[in-house]
Amino acid sequence: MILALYCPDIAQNAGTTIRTGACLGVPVHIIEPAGFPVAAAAFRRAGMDYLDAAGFVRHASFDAFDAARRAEGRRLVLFTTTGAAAYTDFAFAPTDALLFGRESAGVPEAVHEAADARVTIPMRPGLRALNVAVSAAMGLGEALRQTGGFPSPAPAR
Ligand SMILES: C[S@@+](CC[C@H](N)C(=O)[O-])C[C@H]1O[C@@H](n2cnc3c(N)ncnc32)[C@H](O)[C@@H]1O
Repeated sequence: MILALYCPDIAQNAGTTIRTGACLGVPVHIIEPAGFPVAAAAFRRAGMDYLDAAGFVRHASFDAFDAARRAEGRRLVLFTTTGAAAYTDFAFAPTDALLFGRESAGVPEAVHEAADARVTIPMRPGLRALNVAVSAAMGLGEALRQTGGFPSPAPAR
């Protein structure tokens, strides 16, 4: 399982997602351009003390990311607010790439179409969207639950 953020706008959301990935053993891929400096040093300066535990991968473009995930045989599962099946009804695979859109605009139509599957987190009517880091945590939690992918917990003391 990998997580990917499409051209994220807000460093704090990317940092929160990288921390989630580090804690759960899931690499986070950042598709650039982003709305902030993506170099590891910039995250470190912002107090991302989990960075060294994170599998943090940068891609210069969506095409570069898409080629890499295809070469690794990963399905692309897009989380979107529009016209898709509930994520809890989708059967995730351990090798899936979970893709989340940018805060300001989601993903462009071409990326929507490049996805192998599109899923949504059902919300109450009339509300726009969840925060991207929250939706990534919810999506990853369900995908790991289904695939038995959570790390083994530390032994009880
Ligand atoms: C703040 S939302 C983007 C809102 C943007 N204005 C749009 O129209 O897509 C950022 C990303 O979080 C994810 N997201 C937020 N709410 C979601 C939901 N209810 N279901 C699935 N994904 C969601 C999607 O990946 C989305 O692209």
